[in-house]
Amino acid sequence: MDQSEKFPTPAQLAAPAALPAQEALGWITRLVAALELMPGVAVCSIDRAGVVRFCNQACARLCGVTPQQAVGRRLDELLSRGEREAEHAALLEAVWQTGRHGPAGDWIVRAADGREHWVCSTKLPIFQGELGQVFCMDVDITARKHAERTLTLAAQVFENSRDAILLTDSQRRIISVNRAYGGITGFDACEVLGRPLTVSRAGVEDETFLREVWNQIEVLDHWQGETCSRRRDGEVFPAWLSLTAIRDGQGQVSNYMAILSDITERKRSEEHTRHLAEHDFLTDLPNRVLLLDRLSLALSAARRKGSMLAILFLDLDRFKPVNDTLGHQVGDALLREVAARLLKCVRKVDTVSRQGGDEFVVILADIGGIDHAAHVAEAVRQAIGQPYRIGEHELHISASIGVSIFPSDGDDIDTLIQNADVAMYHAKEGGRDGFRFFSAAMNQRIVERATFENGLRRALDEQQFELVFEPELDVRSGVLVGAEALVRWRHPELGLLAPERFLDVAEEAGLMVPIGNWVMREACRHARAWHDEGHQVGVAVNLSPAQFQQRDLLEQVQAALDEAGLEARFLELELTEAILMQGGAGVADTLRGLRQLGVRLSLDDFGTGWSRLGQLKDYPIDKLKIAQAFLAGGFDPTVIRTIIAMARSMDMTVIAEGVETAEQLEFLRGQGCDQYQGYHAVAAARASGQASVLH
Ligand SMILES: Nc1nc2c(ncn2[C@@H]2O[C@H](COP(=O)(O)OP(=O)(O)OP(=O)(O)O)[C@@H](O)[C@H]2O)c(=O)[nH]1
Repeated sequence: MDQSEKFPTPAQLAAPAALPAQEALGWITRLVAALELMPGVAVCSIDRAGVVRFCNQACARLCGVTPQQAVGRRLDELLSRGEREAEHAALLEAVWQTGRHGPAGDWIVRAADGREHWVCSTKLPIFQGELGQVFCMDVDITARKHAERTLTLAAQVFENSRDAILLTDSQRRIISVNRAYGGITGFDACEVLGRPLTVSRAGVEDETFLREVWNQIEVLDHWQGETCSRRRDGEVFPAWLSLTAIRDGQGQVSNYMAILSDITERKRSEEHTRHLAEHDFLTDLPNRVLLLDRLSLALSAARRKGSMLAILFLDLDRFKPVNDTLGHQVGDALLREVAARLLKCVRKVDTVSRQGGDEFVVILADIGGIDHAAHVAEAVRQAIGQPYRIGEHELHISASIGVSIFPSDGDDIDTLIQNADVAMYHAKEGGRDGFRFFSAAMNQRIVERATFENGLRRALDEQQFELVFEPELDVRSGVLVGAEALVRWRHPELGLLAPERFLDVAEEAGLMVPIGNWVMREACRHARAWHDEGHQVGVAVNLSPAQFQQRDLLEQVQAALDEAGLEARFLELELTEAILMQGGAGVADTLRGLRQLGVRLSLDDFGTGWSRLGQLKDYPIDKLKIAQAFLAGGFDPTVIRTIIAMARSMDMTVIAEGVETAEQLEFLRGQGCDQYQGYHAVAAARASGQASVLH
């Protein structure tokens, strides 16, 4: 390019001596023509009086007029600068005074039509020999200013947000966190920058959940939901997380933004509100709303499992007089104490609720049978019946309880509650302080059962139990070597009852231990009496699993021996396979303890259920009793032969139970069986006169 064609610098254009006037004018003309083409730059020139001499399209647009309308008017009329008008005038004056171009600066200008723009302005003095005009050049920077403002605002929002905000790169690595993040989690930014963004539920990362979250973000660019987050000190807190994918101009994810709100307080307050809505204010028990909800769940579960459930409808008896005589406050305290006692009578899976007033409803979920419901109803009745100390008052109150059973008394919530209510009224009519089942037949059974159980409880005190002794004879010599003690209950109305009639009830009523201990003491006493009469005969008693588990079993056995003055080797404890099958060190220790006392141990009913024969040798068992089923129940020579051989190999005594015939005895003798028991033994003992020993 020719040197003369080179565009002059602004300094050359502005300095009077730099270019001859004619040349300067030429360049200015070309410059103006060029500026006309630049839509973004508003250019006008003004003379010393501030009147516009030249105005390009962009400048006219900025002023809201046409170039023709602009020329001849004062610039400060066309574009006002508000409060900075004087500042602008001073700047312009300085240009005129010094002949130097003014500094670039940002201004807000308002056009005649009221529109406002941000402009970046410079002033260029133009010399045509002498200083003739000032070119004003304004670049519209409104959009940039807005962008800057938006950015500043965004940064302020980011920094001042009360929610934690995290930004990640496209690989989900954290690149920025705001101040609230530190406040909420306790982590410093430097501890998390560069780390991957994690999303977890219930404090643990769940792969399936994570996949679902990121899949949704991939499709919708957004996911939000409840999660759990962990603070620096390890505390897990509930959080609301909002995740957004940020895409670049090409539509590729460039960043992710996570907004994390700590919702601990909200949750707490929601929980509190829900608790208030679902609980009784006085007792804090579930109210009717929650009861119906729980009942509906319990019913669904019972239908699914085919199990039973019971509803106990309880109303206090003559509660009104408590209020009337001692005041509502005492009444309230009594209701609270009743609630506490009710809770103690049920399991965790059950629900105790207060319906209002002095009415309570209990759901017994998944009961094994109506006996269970009857037991709880009785336990509740007794618990409520205990005296209350409220302030200086000692109070007594009772309750009437109605029981309905799913499925027999109804298939839906309303029917079951209504029927329990009806049963409760029957209990009131029946004299209060009691419980009634809705169904008459059930009620009859329960009454009978309860009477039987109460009788059994009294039987011990009233000495209604008796022992009978079944002789154990030596197979070879026919000599009486021992006797098994068997318990009978002489029921005042039903006569002499065999154990099968009452042991199940005793077990449910928790009476096995006292009855078993009575049998042991009584058997020892009898054996001692035989010895005193010159008959060295041992006695065997059955040990129930409940007895075996009692903590002071060894003391009980020793006490029975001491009381009777019986040598330990004459007492034999018959264990069931069920006891040994509980296994574990506890069983072996107890057996060893018993052995150390000197008593003998036998395994009853052998051959019917032992599944771990191998373990038998680990236990100090002296004697195997071949189950009656293999003799009286259907003679099975193979099994008998095997058991005898096994007992021999383990150096144990073997006795056959239920021997009924001379042929069976002959067979046992042939197999080397040591002892026998059963009708045939009883007959032989009688015939030989030995039976009289066992009185
Ligand atoms: N203290 C107290 N009393 C209440 C509350 N809600 C209801 N009551 C009273 O509880 C009593 C309920 O009495 P009832 O069950 O109708 O009668 P009752 O005296 O218990 O007689 P029976 O049920 O027939 O044995 C009424 O006196 C009610 O005013 C409460 O929140 N606090």
